[in-house]
Amino acid sequence: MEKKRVVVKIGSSSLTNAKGEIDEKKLSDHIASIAILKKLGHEVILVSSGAVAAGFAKLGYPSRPVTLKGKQAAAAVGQSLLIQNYIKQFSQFDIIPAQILLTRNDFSKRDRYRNAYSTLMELLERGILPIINENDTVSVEELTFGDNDMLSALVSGLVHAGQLIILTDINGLYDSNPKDNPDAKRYDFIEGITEEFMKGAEGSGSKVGTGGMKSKLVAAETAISLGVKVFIGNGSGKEKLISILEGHGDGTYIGKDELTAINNNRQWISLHSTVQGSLYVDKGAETALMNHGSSLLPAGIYKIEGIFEKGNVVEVIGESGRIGKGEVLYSSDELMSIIGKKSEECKNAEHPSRTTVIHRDKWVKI
Ligand SMILES: Nc1ncnc2c1ncn2[C@@H]1O[C@H](COP(=O)(O)OP(=O)(O)O)[C@@H](O)[C@H]1O
Ligand SMILES: N[C@@H](CCC(=O)OP(=O)(O)O)C(=O)O
Repeated sequence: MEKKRVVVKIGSSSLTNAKGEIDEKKLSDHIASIAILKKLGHEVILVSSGAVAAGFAKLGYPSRPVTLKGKQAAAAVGQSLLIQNYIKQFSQFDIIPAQILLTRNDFSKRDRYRNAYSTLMELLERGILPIINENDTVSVEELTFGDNDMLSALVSGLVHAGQLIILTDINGLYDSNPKDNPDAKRYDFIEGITEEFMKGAEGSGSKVGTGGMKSKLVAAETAISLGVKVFIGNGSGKEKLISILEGHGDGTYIGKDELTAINNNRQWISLHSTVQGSLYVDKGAETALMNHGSSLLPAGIYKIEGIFEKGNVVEVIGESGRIGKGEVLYSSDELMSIIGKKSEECKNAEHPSRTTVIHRDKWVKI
């Protein structure tokens, strides 16, 4: 079997019990199955939830806290307990875990995004098992990833994983919540996420998790858009993850085999960058960008808005509204003097050959 890079996301409900304790049996089952994948030569990154769920009881809360400070305090205790357990149990398989705690800011700042990528690559190259969670204790609510399902999708795109496996307390996506409807039917394979699937996943999740099935579908949609296939389900025993990679896992497979991976520049521009200005383009430029995969030249721009620097991300507005985003190769001041001009007229001492405003490799359609 071809060696794969796999991101495994484990939800709170698959690591802890409702009393707010780590479930050692559930944990050791996951650990044994990850150890098998690594032994077979696959690269694994683990995205582990469970910090709040494993910590709240130790702080005297009767159930998962709802206040921000309560969740942050519980996560501070629970995260250390989780890692302590991971280190202890993985050592039986000679696997060394590395803890990585991320916030939204770490993705939106370009240098941090690149650093996260390089660190993950270095860890994988050295056979270490990265264990990622959101940095709950410092995350401000509006700046979180939403939940760890989304974090795992973004990580799987960042590292160009071959497969994202979302392990949860249910064996896949059903047409309605099986906890409410005993006749609900499971989907074994779906090509992508539609309104119908979203509707069926509306019901809330477990007492210890956050987003329920809906947040997994939103995350799956993001992973697919980044070229990563997804599996949502469960299973037990040390063979469960390898069975999933072999195509007979207990759950739902999402995405066709021939997905296109998106380069990191495009991922960053599309999902994490902040727009600093707007470029208004004529019909010819719009067609060139949208239909011919061309770069944007000054001649097609008739108006600019905002103050931006070379290297910033701007949105592009066509006849029908916003059509995409890209990284500009000119500051707004420089651009002002060349918009609407033919490329020959734009070349000057400072830019003897460069006339491209947004290069096609740093452009994403919306
Ligand atoms: N259509 C559906 N198919 C499967 N599960 C669903 C559906 N709608 C809602 N759910 C619920 O989603 C839950 C899983 O979400 P959640 O508890 O957040 O998991 P985790 O803690 O693993 O992230 C399931 O236990 C189930 O009750
Ligand atoms: N960072 C939080 C994750 C919460 C979360 O997304 O939980 P889940 O829905 O179980 O994946 C924690 O570790 O408790």
